[in-house]
Amino acid sequence: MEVSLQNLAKRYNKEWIFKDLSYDLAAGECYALIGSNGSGKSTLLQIISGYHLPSAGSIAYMNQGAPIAPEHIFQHISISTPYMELIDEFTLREHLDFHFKFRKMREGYTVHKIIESCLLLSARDKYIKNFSSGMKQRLKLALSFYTESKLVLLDEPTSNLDNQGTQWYMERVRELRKTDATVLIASNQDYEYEEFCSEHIDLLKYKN
Ligand SMILES: Nc1ncnc2c1ncn2[C@@H]1O[C@H](COP(=O)(O)OP(=O)(O)OP(=O)(O)O)[C@@H](O)[C@H]1O
Repeated sequence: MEVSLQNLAKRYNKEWIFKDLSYDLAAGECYALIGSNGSGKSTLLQIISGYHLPSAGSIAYMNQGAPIAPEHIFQHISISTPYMELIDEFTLREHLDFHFKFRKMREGYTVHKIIESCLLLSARDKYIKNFSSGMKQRLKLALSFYTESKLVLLDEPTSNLDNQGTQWYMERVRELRKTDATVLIASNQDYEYEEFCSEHIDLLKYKN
């Protein structure tokens, strides 16, 4: 998916978080969204995902140059962010079953394979409310990695992950880079993106 950010701006109360942000994301490319704490990385990802509205500007989503209708955009986007709530009342297996009633799974996977891949097999019947923060993070990432999406938005992807979880993340992004998905990684940690992203979008450039 190509995404064109056109003069985007976001203001909370009287504070402009970023202004006049224009940028074209190409299909199949991987971008790092960088900037210090509070620079607006999470806010921008949530605007691109359609969860928040910008205060000014617009976003065009295209597939090989043809505009994607607004009502279809959500079927093409996955986001993993600390702001996202999981459903506490579900077990892991129920959560995945529920999610994949609405979204298509990447080819070649099953719920069992996904649980195995993110090393949560022993927690498959555990309630999400009893998950540790790292286990929740693995699930959020798994939902993004294994859902058929043309645009994958990853916010602070390795927060709360242990070394094994971080290696799993790196391997999944390597796999994702072989697909035609456009990937945007919002991060303060170089290792989360430097292997994958040749282009960096620095939000501090759009502060004033
Ligand atoms: N709902 C809100 N109401 C008011 N201000 C908000 C709201 N959400 C975010 N902000 C402000 O917007 C700014 C950007 O926040 P955001 O979480 O997008 O930054 P970030 O770059 O992701 O930060 P970090 O690196 O710490 O995760 C911050 O100053 C934050 O206080």
